[in-house]
Amino acid sequence: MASTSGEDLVIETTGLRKEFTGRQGSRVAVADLDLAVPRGGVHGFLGPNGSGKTTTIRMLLGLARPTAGTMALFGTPVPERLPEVIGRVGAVVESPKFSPTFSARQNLLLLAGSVGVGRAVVDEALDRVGLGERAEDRYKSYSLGMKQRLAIAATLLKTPDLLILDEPTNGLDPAGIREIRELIRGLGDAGVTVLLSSHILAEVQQVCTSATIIGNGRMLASGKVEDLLGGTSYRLRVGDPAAARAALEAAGMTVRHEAGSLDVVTDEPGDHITRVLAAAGLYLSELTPVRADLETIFLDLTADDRMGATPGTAPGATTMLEEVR
Ligand SMILES: Nc1ncnc2c1ncn2[C@@H]1O[C@H](COP(=O)(O)OP(=O)(O)OP(=O)(O)O)[C@@H](O)[C@H]1O
Repeated sequence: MASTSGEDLVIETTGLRKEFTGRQGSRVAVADLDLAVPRGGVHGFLGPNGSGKTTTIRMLLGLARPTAGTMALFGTPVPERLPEVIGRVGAVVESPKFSPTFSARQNLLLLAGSVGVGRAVVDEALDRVGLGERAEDRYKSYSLGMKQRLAIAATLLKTPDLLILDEPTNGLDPAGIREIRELIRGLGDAGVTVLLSSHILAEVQQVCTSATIIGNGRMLASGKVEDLLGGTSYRLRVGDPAAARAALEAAGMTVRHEAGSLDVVTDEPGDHITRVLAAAGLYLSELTPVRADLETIFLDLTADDRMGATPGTAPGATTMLEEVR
């Protein structure tokens, strides 16, 4: 049985590593990844294309074998004891194979037979993903978004405690993305822990309570979304940007010079900036609070990571990693 403390982390990996060996040598897809997904809520698993998200998920589900490291689901070591916990996990990793000429209900009834649940569970799953009204239409007549919702409905047949969704909004238009987002938010609110992998940040930010950002198979940052976003930043204009920067940095603020203005990150209220500058004899012409978003954080982290990485080889202990931890 899983220990109580183990249950606090629904997913935990330690030193997880995956190398693929091909004709051109070895490629590190996942490098020493310590992933910790707490119970409850929606956890974003974010990274650019090719950063190792799918490979990590495939290892968690026993579909790929790690080169090194350990993994646990609900505190139970996997893949060794995966059969004990897999019944609590729903996953959409690749496009599931549904019969194109069957309706959504017929497709789910087929699956329900293999999972050992009845018609009532199928109807409930269809309602939860908002397909109740279209349940008799043939699968091949569905939009991409409806197909994705049916894939999620299929995972709900076994009432999972953990739902792993790999890029569920890939290829969807904005309306489809919003539908899936609302669905995921509803599942999170209903107590299912969701691991949501994506490279689209703006929409993920709206549903995730916590997130892990990876680049080149390596963790760049992890934590609650509000902590990842950090303090408020301000954009300001001042006659002598170099002197202003020096004064603000001397007061402990992080300052970046951007096309004629300064970007300042601080936990203090905006009038603190005004006071520091006035004390140095500098006066602002403009001060605007800028709401940080996950996309900016993500782009900053992954851009620095790309610069520090050597393609196709195991990235060393990057300074970026040290910085964000
Ligand atoms: N079976 C495989 N054989 C060789 N290399 C692989 C294999 N699967 C993945 N890779 C490589 O591992 C790296 C990580 O790929 P992965 O699919 O895990 O990334 P991802 O973050 O899920 O990307 P995407 O957002 O594009 O799906 C890539 O460089 C990819 O080419």
